Amino acid sequence: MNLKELGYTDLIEETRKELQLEQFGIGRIVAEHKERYVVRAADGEYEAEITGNMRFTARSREDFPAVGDWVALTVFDADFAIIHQVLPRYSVLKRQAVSHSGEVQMIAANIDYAFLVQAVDRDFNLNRLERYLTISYSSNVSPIIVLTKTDLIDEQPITEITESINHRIKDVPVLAISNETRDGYEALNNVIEKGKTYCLLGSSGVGKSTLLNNLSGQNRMKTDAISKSTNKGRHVTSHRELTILENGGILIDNPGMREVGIADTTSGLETTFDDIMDLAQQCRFKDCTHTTEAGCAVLTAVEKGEIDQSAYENYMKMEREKNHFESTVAERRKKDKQFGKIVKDYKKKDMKNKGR
Ligand SMILES: Nc1nc2c(ncn2[C@@H]2O[C@H](COP(=O)(O)OP(=O)(O)OP(=O)(O)O)[C@@H](O)[C@H]2O)c(=O)[nH]1
Ligand SMILES: [Zn+2]
Repeated sequence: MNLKELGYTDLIEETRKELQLEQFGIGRIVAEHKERYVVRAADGEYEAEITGNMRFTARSREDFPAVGDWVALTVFDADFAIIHQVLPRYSVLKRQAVSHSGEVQMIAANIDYAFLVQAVDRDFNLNRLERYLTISYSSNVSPIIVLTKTDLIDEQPITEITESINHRIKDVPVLAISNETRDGYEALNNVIEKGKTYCLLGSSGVGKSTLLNNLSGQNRMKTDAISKSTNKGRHVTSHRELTILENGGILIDNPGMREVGIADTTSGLETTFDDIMDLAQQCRFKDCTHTTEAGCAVLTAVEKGEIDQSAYENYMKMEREKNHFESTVAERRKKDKQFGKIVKDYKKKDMKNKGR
């Protein structure tokens, strides 16, 4: 397999040289399961683990490899490799973990484009679309809107939906397709670039799996489980989460992708709601919350109808979620610090006691 087919670029090559990682092999993570990885390299696929040093120095989940990462590796057996380093990522899709407040869960790395998938029948919802947009922007992934199930409704309502999107969301391509009749597939295939990495974001049932299956043709690998024991008695069972499509595009799809929420989206919110952000500069008070203040330029624009009432409400809702997320993170850091201090004080006392 040619590395370029896996998404390798000149930029990654330069970075690899700069970091003096040329003496190592290079590969891309195609699956991950509990700190066991499957890496695809030019000469084959390897089951892999990270070095003890990497695990020891890791400060957070983000220091571990994720699907889509490029890694420097050493091959040991015919099918086993050790990962030494994760190459710098140009984009990261992450989400706030549900169980531990504030903790971030890595979903995938080095994605170029996200297909924001909504079905035109019942699923269609502009607010949710804006939410996915925000996630894309804050992850440094370019959005492409894909409307599915066009076979289920007439042309007129589809046009209306497209217009309503264009009214609220600027500069994002909108494609309408049917996975049933394959209407719109040609346009979609033209959008997909060889060697670029894509992901699918959208609610359950909108047709993501069907789309992936149709686009991957014979190349579909996700369904065949990778399960093999090596001579060292290791055993890994997982699903490949990175598929090379028939037209050369690369698609990452995994369970985490289907539960993407909001985390660290400050800059994303600014891009999605840049009209609102611009107006906010003109509010009378610097710390305006755009709720009840006199001289609030945002509220004035909403009243005048210059800003969509629902866009405003959606913005406020996401701001609240973001603030809540940030405060849980701050709270956790504070607790960690306090705990650190307790441990330190304890050690001091212990030393004193021993000194006696
Ligand atoms: N009529 C019609 N049905 C579709 C279309 N795309 C998908 N479906 C059907 O919708 C159902 C859900 O499709 P999936 O591809 O499983 O949806 P998904 O987004 O992968 O759902 P999750 O796996 O739950 O995230 C299936 O019964 C599909 O056959 C479409 O374009 N038109
Ligand atoms: Zn204001």
